[in-house]
Amino acid sequence: MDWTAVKVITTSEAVEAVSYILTDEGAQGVQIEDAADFQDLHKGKYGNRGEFIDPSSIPHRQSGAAVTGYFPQDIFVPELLPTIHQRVAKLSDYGLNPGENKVSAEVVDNQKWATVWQKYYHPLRVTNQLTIVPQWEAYHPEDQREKLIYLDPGMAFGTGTHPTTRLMLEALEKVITGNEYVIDVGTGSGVLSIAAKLLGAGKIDAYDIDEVAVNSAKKNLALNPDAQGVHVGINSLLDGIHTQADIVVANILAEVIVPLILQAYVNLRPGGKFLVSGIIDDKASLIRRKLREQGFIIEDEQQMKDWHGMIASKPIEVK
Ligand SMILES: C[S@@+](CC[C@H](N)C(=O)[O-])C[C@H]1O[C@@H](n2cnc3c(N)ncnc32)[C@H](O)[C@@H]1O
Repeated sequence: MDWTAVKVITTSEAVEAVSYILTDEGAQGVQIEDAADFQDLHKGKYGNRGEFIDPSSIPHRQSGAAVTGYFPQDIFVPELLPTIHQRVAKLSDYGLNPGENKVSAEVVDNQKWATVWQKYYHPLRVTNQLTIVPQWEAYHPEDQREKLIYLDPGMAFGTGTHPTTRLMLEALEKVITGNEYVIDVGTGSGVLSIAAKLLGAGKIDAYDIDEVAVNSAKKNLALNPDAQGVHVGINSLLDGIHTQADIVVANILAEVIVPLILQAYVNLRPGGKFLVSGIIDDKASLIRRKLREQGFIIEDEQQMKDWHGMIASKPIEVK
């Protein structure tokens, strides 16, 4: 049996709460590595018959803590990671320091990740026009409007089925009329860039901070003959980008969207649109306020489960 191990880097004080979150999200077991467990151990302190233990000879964390949850194959973990990150971040509301809150996943044992996928990933019409098709499935469109996005998801986020992605697929469908210049920030699997191209966008630049995502996006774009010509590169948000796009689309956590708001504004032409999701319910008012403070007009907001997606526009007459 293969498992996906989700590791959260946190603090000693938060290990119990993080263990609870991982278990609540479906982990069947957790493992805790806590530097605090070793702080009070001194060479020679233990042993019944005079033998002693040297803690420095036992590999352990020097600071903080890591909690690893083991998830069975029937839970698709990459799309759980933002929720886990959000829930751990919220521990500060309860007076617990979440620490670094770095969340990562890896498949343990030797079965390939793709095989895990193939069990429960099947063609799915996610919007009026867009259907996600796993690369290994044969599928024929049901009608002329239907456009197919072929994906081999690998480890990058973006199967098209998560509410945050669907909100952005719907938003792209609403705003693309033809030939727009689109920037896709946090492209993950590349799903939004592929969708934008199929819907008629012109030039597309896609960026992600994570090399795994960049490689996955390139592979997925190559699977879609009608989505060629997209530039994919490593970049944090729009750092160092100076351009005038028609659309900036980003499905990233609210904390990351906040610094992107100014960057999106300056990189959009007047009248351009900022499509944004990844916004959990209790962060929606913060993002609305920050968008308005920047000068954006919020044209549309949709909610799917606990997640919000917004379409904001830069005024044509910029004051
Ligand atoms: C929730 S996923 C979205 C993937 C895909 N666009 C979708 O909608 O399904 C967020 C992506 O943003 C990337 N990311 C996180 N912080 C970033 C940053 N500062 N700059 C660029 N990309 C970032 C992550 O690596 C991840 O691939």
